[in-house]
Amino acid sequence: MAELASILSLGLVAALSYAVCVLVRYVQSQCRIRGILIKHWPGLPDHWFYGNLHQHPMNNPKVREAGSKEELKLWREMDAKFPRGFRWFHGPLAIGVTANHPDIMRAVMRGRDPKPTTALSSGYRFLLPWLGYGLLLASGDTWFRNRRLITHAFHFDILKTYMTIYNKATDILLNKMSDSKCLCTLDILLKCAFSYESGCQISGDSHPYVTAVNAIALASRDRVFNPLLHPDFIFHRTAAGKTFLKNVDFVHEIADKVIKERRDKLREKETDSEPVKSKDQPRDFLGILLAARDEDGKGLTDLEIRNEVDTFLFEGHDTTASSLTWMLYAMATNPEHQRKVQEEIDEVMEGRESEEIQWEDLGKFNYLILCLKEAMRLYPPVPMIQRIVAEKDIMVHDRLIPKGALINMNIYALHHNPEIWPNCMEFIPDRFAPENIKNMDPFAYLPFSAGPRNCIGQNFALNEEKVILARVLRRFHIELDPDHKVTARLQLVYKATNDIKLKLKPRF
Ligand code: HEM
Repeated sequence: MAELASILSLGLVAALSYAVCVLVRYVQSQCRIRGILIKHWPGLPDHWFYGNLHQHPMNNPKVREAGSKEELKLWREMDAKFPRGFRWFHGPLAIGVTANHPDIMRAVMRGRDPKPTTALSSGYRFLLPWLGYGLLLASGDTWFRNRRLITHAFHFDILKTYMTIYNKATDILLNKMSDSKCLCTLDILLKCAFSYESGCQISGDSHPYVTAVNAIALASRDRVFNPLLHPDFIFHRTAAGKTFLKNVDFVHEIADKVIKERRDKLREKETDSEPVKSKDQPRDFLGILLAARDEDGKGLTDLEIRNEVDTFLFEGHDTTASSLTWMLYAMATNPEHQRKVQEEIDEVMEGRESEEIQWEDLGKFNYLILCLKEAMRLYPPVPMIQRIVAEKDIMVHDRLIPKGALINMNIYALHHNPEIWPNCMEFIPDRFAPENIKNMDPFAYLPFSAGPRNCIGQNFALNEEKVILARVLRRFHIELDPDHKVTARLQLVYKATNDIKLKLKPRF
């Protein structure tokens, strides 16, 4: 017995010594990276513990709660001071560079550097309990295999079949226009990706899935600003951490329910006397996930499927809702462009009895697309992403980013960099006219990111948005409610903190 106790205590001491060694080496490497970045990159003076977090307006919980344009102002000021990138530290152990210039974006996005899911202070790590290693957070061989298996779900032949769903969900939206913008995209995603009838647009804004996802996103973001909460063993013991985990469990339950219902349906079909023919298999995202097999005939495990379902539920609806919301805001604040978009829609729809948008119409909304692109430049739905330099040091503009550094790819700052975008605060859709994009750097405009880790759902999102926008703007003229102040918050997704209130005037 005494022997066992001494073996156990020896084991414990060895494990503790190992943990201390790992920590010391990690701290040493972060100090080295910090030294290199301070030498090579300009930036604001940093604090040894907070880094630059204390200079961030959202570090104030009250501002964070209320939403503010101060954060947007901060990034634009940094753009003006440091248009070719700057160092920015999220606390003591998240040492990195903020990319706001196409050359830095290109250097990083062309490579295969992973998302920083193991870095102590990275926002991506805070999302792991929710999204697991689904496509968004996976790296290396797992990502490569799953991306290949899933890409099939976004083939044109499959996207084409979703037109009826987009139109039907827009019918409900048009009838309830006052309160369900955001839920329309969730409704569409649940139907297209999982053939799941949630009725969420009918049940209204209080849909618990949306509430839980918002709470998870906010909790992950708040955590970024408090380095004391970065370690899981502390965060998960706080009240905020417990609520976070409860919400994650709830969201997982929804995903499990969606998967279980589909598996049950498939099983029912298999027990029918007729064998299941491939044409009977649902061609939606979930059907494709369940049927996917790699060269060795191996499918995805239950956990992998759940992670992908969670990733798509999140990536697929909130981003599109943000883009639609800000596009409507841009239309309301730029009535001359709204009128041009409406003239184009009227021309496409002339003489039609049905309000439905057809697949063949999607290529005809040229001005609408210019405006949508410009809206996603001014209000990028995903304002910030990150990578960790893992493969080799990166040199840009003769400045070094060493292995182990974080790169904050600040899409908001890139899209407002005055060196790249003259009059960056003005809504000028013609920037994207064919004669102008000829000369545009492909890494200057990145609402959907670029390179191998670009957005897999971008065509799905753009088709959906064209249908919704064309139908809404055909039916209504849109103005802002002058009594409502719009404030914004850059969280995982660019949000209007307290909604955008629009006045809708029927056009016919
Ligand atoms: C306007 C709408 C959308 C925008 C602006 C957007 C933007 C982005 C961005 C910037 C990324 C890169 C994220 C990173 O590097 O961390 C991304 C990745 C991703 N998006 Fe989207 N997205 C949109 C809609 C969608 C939709 C509708 C889906 C699915 C139906 C989707 C699924 C994904 C997935 C799975 C990834 C990870 C891809 C990978 O790493 O291989 N997105 N998206």
